[in-house]
Amino acid sequence: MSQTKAGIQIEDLHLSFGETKVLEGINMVIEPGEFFAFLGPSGSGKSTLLRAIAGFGPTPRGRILIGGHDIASLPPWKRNVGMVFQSYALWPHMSVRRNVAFGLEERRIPKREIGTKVEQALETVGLLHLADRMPAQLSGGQQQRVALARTIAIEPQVLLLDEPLSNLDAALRVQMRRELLALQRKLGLTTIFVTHDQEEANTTSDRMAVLDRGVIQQIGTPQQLYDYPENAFVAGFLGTANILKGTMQEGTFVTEAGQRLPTSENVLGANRIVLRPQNIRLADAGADGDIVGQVAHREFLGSQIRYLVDTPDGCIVIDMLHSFGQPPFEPGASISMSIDSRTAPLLVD
Ligand SMILES: Nc1ncnc2c1ncn2[C@@H]1O[C@H](COP(=O)(O)OP(=O)(O)OP(=O)(O)O)[C@@H](O)[C@H]1O
Repeated sequence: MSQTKAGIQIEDLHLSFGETKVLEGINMVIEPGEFFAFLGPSGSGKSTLLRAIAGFGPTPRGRILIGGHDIASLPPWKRNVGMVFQSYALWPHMSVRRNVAFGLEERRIPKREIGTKVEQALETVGLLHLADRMPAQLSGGQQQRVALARTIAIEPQVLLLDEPLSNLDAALRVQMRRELLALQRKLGLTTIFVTHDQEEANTTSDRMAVLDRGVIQQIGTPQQLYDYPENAFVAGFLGTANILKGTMQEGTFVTEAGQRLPTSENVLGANRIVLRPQNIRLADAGADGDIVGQVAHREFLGSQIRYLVDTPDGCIVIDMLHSFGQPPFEPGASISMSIDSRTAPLLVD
């Protein structure tokens, strides 16, 4: 396959359905060959943004450039993008081979080239041996691979994936996301993956954009977003976060209940601190700690134990690695908690 890598630039994009604003002031640069995820809750505008890149839906305001060319005025079939949908959208009455050939025929590719391109695409997704089956004779994962083969056969510059794994069961989803990433790496195709599943975004993407209510909240690598969230939404959406309110006083974060927490940064105007459950250490009451509390609830999760602890600043979730044979803290126990200041980012609302 001979796709050329192309980056994507989106500049000040706004989109409305009638009076309803769905996307506001979207700016981003996706590098050539990057695996990029749009992550956000249901209704945040991920699919609308992906569809706007593909050329579907209402015409947005702003610019969309692929490989440096403004494609905003081009119809979908001239944009050189390939899109895979959640539903796969295979033709049920056509064989796998015919399904993959269909898009090439529509693009008026010479007949003698179609056979080779179809076989190459099916070979790439490991399905050449099933070329003559009908879609109904395939598993969900295999149908998804046919949908992928059909898309890469047209040799797009950009691959757009709209929740492509959500119809698969949990185990297959994990396997398919690895396959998808391996395929993307092999082809080097600039790829955007829409998902509301943070684990899926974390495990596949080089970088991601977190959206909420049509606005980009933050862009970065999965680790950057987890370790250095810029606001409470990103902190809470990526994993579990205890977010305590308070103020900075002489280089220390003082919570609303007056507990003093160490910080490694002195952010002007910071009024929240993010404590990840695994970054809080628990000890018996009386030990030197930053917060005091009482165990309200305990859940044994196997590799770790999750505690819900009542503190003067409300309930805090803490995860401790389970060490073999070690008795856990009992509900009702008074405990002290200490925080490694390097792991507690500050937020400004
Ligand atoms: N055709 C439409 N007409 C009117 N409003 C729409 C239309 N399509 C989407 N919307 C609205 O636009 C907003 C964004 O929808 P979108 O499908 O992009 O969200 P999403 O983040 O992809 O959500 P999901 O994960 O549920 O697919 C929602 O509030 C939705 O109701």
